[in-house]
Amino acid sequence: MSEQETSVALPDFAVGAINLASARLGARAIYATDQFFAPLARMLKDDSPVFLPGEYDEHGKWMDGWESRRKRVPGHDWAIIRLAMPGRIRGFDVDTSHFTGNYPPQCSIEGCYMESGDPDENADWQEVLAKCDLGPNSHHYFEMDQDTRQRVFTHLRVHIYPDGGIARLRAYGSAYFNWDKVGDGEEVDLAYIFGGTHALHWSDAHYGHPDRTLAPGRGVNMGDGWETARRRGPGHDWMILKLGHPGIIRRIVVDTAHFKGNFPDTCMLLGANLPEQNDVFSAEDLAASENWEPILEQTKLQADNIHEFSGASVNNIGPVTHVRLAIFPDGGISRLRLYGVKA
Ligand SMILES: NC(=O)NC(NC(N)=O)C(=O)[O-]
Repeated sequence: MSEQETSVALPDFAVGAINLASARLGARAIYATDQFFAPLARMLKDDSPVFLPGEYDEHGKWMDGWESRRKRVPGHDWAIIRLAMPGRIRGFDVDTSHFTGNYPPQCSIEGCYMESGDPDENADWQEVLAKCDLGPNSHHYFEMDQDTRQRVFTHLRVHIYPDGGIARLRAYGSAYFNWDKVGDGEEVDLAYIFGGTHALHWSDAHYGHPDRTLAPGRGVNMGDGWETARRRGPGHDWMILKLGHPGIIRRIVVDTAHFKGNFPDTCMLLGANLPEQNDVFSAEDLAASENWEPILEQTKLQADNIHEFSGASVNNIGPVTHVRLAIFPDGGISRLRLYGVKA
């Protein structure tokens, strides 16, 4: 999620969700009937859309999103995107920020599931958002019903009627991963976002959302991580993750890549086995649980460095469903990997 999104009040359905249409996580533009003014890929960017008053290109006004030309024939425009990972969708943000005279008056969205590859003419598209009204320069939040929330999708087809531009499409939901494919005793990253792990609560995420620490690969810059504001009072910052599957953690990687003057002085990892808990319990309830046990004791960190912990430095507390990464007193973490076996 973008820096602005960590401070913008998101709807309830987006809290604790990930953006399955995130380019940073791997979502890709596949096809558009027309993208004359602005390419489809811009609609998937993670950062908040901008407006550059004096910026024009050979097609017209430079716009930060997907924008088709003015349609002079019957019909409407549509586009296909591949989600970053198979997932279940709780709701959308159809964001027309900065599209004031060229936004589409209406849109609708379909979804489909492909075991592999991208949709062809035989794809089984299912409507997930019926035709709805859009306005200028606004976030439009649409929550899915319970039935739609259960379905797993790999691709979306976005219809705009009849033409125009959308700055960003966010598809808030959770990753779907078939844990049956993971062998007993097979070492996996239990924190990986594609495996369904996501942040439930955090003390502060002023400069970067905690889920960024779970993304694939190494951080591309300091913005590609979890970073808190400077803590001016007592205490320390923390984030709580719900693992995609219960597991036993055996090896930990804490990566402070790009954090050179703002890495945490120390960190600590705790785990808890709370199978009865779900995503909606409060941070207070969770923090109050006596089930938290240290997996990694409070440990010194260094700037811009990959820290690996294994063997005796990693306490085997048995299966955990949730982990809590505490950083002292504040700062930024680029990636967190929790290697172990599924319980
Ligand atoms: N001023 C505009 O934005 N005009 C056109 N759009 C772009 N991007 O130039 C249009 O016709 O919608």
